[in-house]
Amino acid sequence: MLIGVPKEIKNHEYRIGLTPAAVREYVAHGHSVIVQTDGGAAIGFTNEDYIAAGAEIVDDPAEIFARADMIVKVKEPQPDECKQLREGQILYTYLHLAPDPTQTRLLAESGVTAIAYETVTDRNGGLPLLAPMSEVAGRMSIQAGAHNLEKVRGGSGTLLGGVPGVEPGKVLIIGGGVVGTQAAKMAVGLGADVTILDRSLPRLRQLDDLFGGRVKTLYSTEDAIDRLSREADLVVGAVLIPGAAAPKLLTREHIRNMKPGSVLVDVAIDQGGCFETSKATTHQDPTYVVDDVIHYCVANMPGGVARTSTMALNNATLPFGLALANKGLAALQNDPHLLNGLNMHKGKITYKAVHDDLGATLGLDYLDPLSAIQS
Ligand SMILES: NC(=O)C1=CN([C@@H]2O[C@H](COP(=O)(O)OP(=O)(O)OC[C@H]3O[C@@H](n4cnc5c(N)ncnc54)[C@H](O)[C@@H]3O)[C@@H](O)[C@H]2O)C=CC1
Ligand SMILES: CC(=O)C(=O)O
Ligand SMILES: [Mg+2]
Repeated sequence: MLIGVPKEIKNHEYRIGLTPAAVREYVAHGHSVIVQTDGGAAIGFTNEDYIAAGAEIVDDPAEIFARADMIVKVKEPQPDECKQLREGQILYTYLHLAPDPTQTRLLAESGVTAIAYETVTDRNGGLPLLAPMSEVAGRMSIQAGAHNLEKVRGGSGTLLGGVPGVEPGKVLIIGGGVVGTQAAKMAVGLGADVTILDRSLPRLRQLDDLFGGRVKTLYSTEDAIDRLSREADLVVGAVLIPGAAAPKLLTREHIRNMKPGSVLVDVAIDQGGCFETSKATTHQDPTYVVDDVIHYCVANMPGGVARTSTMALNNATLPFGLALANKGLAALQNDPHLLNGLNMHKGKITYKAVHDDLGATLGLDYLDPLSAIQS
């Protein structure tokens, strides 16, 4: 198969779909890889590194979209990219379709077979291709929060760890999955006072064991959110209902009642965000203020540490990517977990939660993924 790797074009997005090491693996399996000129240059992967790994370097992204059987990316395709995709071609990347009707419509029009990293599953009920970026974003969320709590950034001037004789800052983490756990690790490491909310009791039990009493766990209710958000210095939004638009758990009213200069970091913004006042921001202009509360809603947080993130992402995407390259659509038929990643095929939505959120609005049909690839 011919694998195409265009340079990412989203704001300050320096990750790339394949590392040179991953290219070497595809080539060793008998595939060809074309990589856009300087696609990884910003994070130290030079054109020469890609050539040494067996790739061909191509200047024009249009040529990559035109020639490749499978496009491997990081972020969702931007409108110009969507228009270059076609039926019979596989797109393997993050999509986050539910909050993004424009992309969903454009992908449907293209007819492409689109596999979303974020909905591929594993046998433990996890999301193995989302997990590495959730680990990164969870850890970054506390850095971002601590930074924005500084006076010069407009924050309240609170040091999350406090100092001897002064109480630490309060961190509220809504959603105790991968993002929430990594955020808690960093916040605990800084010495903050940390509470995690989740709807899953088994998950709260695991967190209680993991942190050995160093974090408070609470069942996620409207009452808990109302009460704890009033006292919080930093709230991290880390909920996920796979494939679906995030529920708005922190309302405008809650935010109005928060302390001036406190900070919200909505990691769930890539699924539309879990705070009512959230709107996606970029690394270039990451924050805005509503009711004296700083909002950080960067939808591609791991892009900020693109070198670490690219390597972590490739560790997870490589085995599934190789299966797709080796077997084409049969790879989906053979692996129900990879099949769960199929979100669009030949103009039909093949992921239920995306169809529930957008099918009616866009007038697009649902077809179950197995029937879709056999059609
Ligand atoms: N902005 C960015 O750059 C990035 C965003 N993300 C996003 O972060 C979000 C979280 O991802 P993960 O931690 O990997 O998901 P996860 O599935 O590991 O964890 C989500 C947790 O939310 C909990 N939850 C669901 N409804 C809840 C409610 N009403 N109250 C409290 N908890 C609730 C679930 O029980 C689960 O434990 C996703 O939307 C993901 O796409 C991930 C990486 C980067
Ligand atoms: C998961 C995601 O949206 C990201 O890594 O940018
Ligand atoms: Mg206020």
